[in-house]
Amino acid sequence: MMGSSNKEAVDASLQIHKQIKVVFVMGGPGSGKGTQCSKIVQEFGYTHLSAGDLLRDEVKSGSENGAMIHDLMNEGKLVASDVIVRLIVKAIQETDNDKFLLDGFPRNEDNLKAFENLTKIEPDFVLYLDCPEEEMIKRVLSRNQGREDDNIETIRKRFRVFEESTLPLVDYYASKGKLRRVDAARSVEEVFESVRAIFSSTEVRPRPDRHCNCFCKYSSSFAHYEVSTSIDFLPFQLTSFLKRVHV
Ligand SMILES: Nc1ncnc2c1ncn2[C@@H]1O[C@H](COP(=O)(O)OP(=O)(O)O)[C@@H](O)[C@H]1O
Ligand SMILES: Nc1ccn([C@H]2C[C@H](O)[C@@H](COP(=O)(O)OP(=O)(O)O)O2)c(=O)n1
Repeated sequence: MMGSSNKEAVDASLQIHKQIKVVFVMGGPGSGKGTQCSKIVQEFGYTHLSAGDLLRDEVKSGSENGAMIHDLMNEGKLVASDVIVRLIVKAIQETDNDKFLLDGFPRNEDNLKAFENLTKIEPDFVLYLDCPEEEMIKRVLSRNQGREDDNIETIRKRFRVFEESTLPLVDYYASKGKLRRVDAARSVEEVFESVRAIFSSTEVRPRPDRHCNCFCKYSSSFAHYEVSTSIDFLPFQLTSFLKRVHV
């Protein structure tokens, strides 16, 4: 009895009481998830939540789960879903923002189910950084962040987990039309050009530029916002309106 009321109290404390937008950022180890996320944060104002960093912080904090998380990560294995989901939800609750990049999450179907069950949140879309394994290995071995799991033996294990558990989720989102795949084998700037185009096409943000001036002149409802998307993606009526006013 005592146990069950405690559990309910914990679950209630993990509810998210705000409207938020979530983008999952997926890709193998070293595909450039963290690198691209920092650039997305700078340009589009998201909060970046790295699943790996949340777990590493939990280990450093000396919490009761710390030793278990440390051992699993060093073996290249995944931590139980409820552990990582609770850390993510707590970070969302503690952050005063309404848009989040979840980097390195979900890693498997169980991660996804645990997140959906608790939060009822669906990602707006999924960014997938697609990179050949040999390039990822090269990058991880030279990233020098002092990570104990960045050794060739553990890296190989992490790749197998990625192929077996994470790639099926990538396919799942592709089948739902939610996957935005980017060729991540190019330079950081080239990759970000593709990433920027994807985020720009989904953003409505205040920006006084030439589109906005035009909207201000012809329609008060567009006075403060630019729909940052290519004209080709706009609904037909708006497209013909824009063509008429020579945008
Ligand atoms: N497009 C790129 N080309 C070359 N090196 C890259 C590129 N993107 C990231 N890196 C480097 O590769 C390493 C792994 O990148 P990181 O962002 O940490 O990957 P992930 O978060 O996917 O594990 C880092 O040292 C980073 O500076
Ligand atoms: N959802 C997650 C995300 C990461 N982990 C663990 C297992 C991963 O090998 C490590 C490191 O993940 P991180 O995203 O920081 O690093 P890589 O993308 O593998 O370079 O964390 C997990 O168990 N569950």
